[in-house]
Amino acid sequence: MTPAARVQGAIEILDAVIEAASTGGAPADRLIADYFRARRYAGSKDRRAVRDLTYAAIRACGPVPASGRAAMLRLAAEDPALALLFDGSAHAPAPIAEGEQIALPGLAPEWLERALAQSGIAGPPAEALLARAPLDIRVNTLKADRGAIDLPAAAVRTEAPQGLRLEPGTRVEQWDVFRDGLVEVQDTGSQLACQAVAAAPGETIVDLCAGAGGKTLALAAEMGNRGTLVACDTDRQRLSRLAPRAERAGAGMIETRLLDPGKELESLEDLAGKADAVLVDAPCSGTGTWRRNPEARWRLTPGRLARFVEAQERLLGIAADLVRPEGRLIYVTCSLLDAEGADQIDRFLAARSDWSAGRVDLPLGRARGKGWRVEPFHDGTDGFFIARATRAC
Ligand SMILES: C[S@@+](CC[C@H](N)C(=O)[O-])C[C@H]1O[C@@H](n2cnc3c(N)ncnc32)[C@H](O)[C@@H]1O
Repeated sequence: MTPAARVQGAIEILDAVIEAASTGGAPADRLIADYFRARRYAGSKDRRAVRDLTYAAIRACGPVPASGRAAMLRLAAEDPALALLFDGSAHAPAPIAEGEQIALPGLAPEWLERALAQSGIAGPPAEALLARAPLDIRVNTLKADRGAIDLPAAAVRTEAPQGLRLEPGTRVEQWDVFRDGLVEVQDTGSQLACQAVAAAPGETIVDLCAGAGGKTLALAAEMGNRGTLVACDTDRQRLSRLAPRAERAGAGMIETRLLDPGKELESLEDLAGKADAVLVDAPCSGTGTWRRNPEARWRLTPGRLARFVEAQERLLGIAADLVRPEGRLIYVTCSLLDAEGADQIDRFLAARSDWSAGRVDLPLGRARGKGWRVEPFHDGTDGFFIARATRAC
């Protein structure tokens, strides 16, 4: 592909990204993969260049752009060499017309930027939401230890007990230590959220929104594979990805349960009032993970945010029914919006006099309301809100 054809390719992918944002379609990563599946002639350098251009344009535009071309013109407005590639030659974008629409710069759509500012994320902490994410792994203590593991690449320790940070783009999945389950890819913020559960061997723990089990695996390691660990989700496909990961990790203790949306407690009756701890890693807007999915800013609308808030409140209620007297509930979202964090836990506690806020004290982050928050700017992690509530006896 010529440099200009790469720009045109990125414009076409951006059109698909913008369309997917409004229809709930596939994430940018998948759309890029689809684009190249239909263009086998493209080499690895082409793929990397088109991918980098696509993500640079997504990061450069705040509000949803009118088109892929308007998004790319945003980048070209600050990069004369890129603007020159709009030359109308074969496979290149058409020349830039006088007064052509250019997408607006910024952090996010205006309402969202405002909501973040009201949640204490503005200026450099807001800009850091769109930086490039590091690559963190967690050493699986069921099979190895951070102090002794031999890795094929340089790594530095993070603040999580078993966390290591690698160069972004390191192909961890191709390492033997990955295939053999000695390490898992997991952001340090996510590892710290698991630490907040304080899971111990022999306990009964429910991971209510386990997804593909990123946090479940960390809990199994904390529990030394002893006790009861029930991983639930309503998404069959996501949950089905947990079994092979657990097998690789040597986490034989995990039981999975597929829940029926709206009737979750029906499949959890035997655990009602019995769990030592319930982790609610709730579905959310993902504002804390924009470094990895910057197009997620364009998917969110006030209506979608309201639906997340409603779902989180319901899930908190379900989790509360499962916790035994003196047990604990750990509420986590990868969002930095108070609506999905501090406000949510305030409402939970206000409605339940038999629950109190527990202390979260992690090696990174700071208090936010009755919970705790880690974020890219201060902590170099994805953004997470983490709260702990304890049930009276
Ligand atoms: C933030 S993700 C979980 C990520 C996962 N814990 C991890 O560490 O990789 C939220 C999950 O909640 C699930 N979910 C949504 N509604 C749910 C419900 N009513 N009951 C249980 N899980 C639900 C989603 O399918 C999604 O997998």
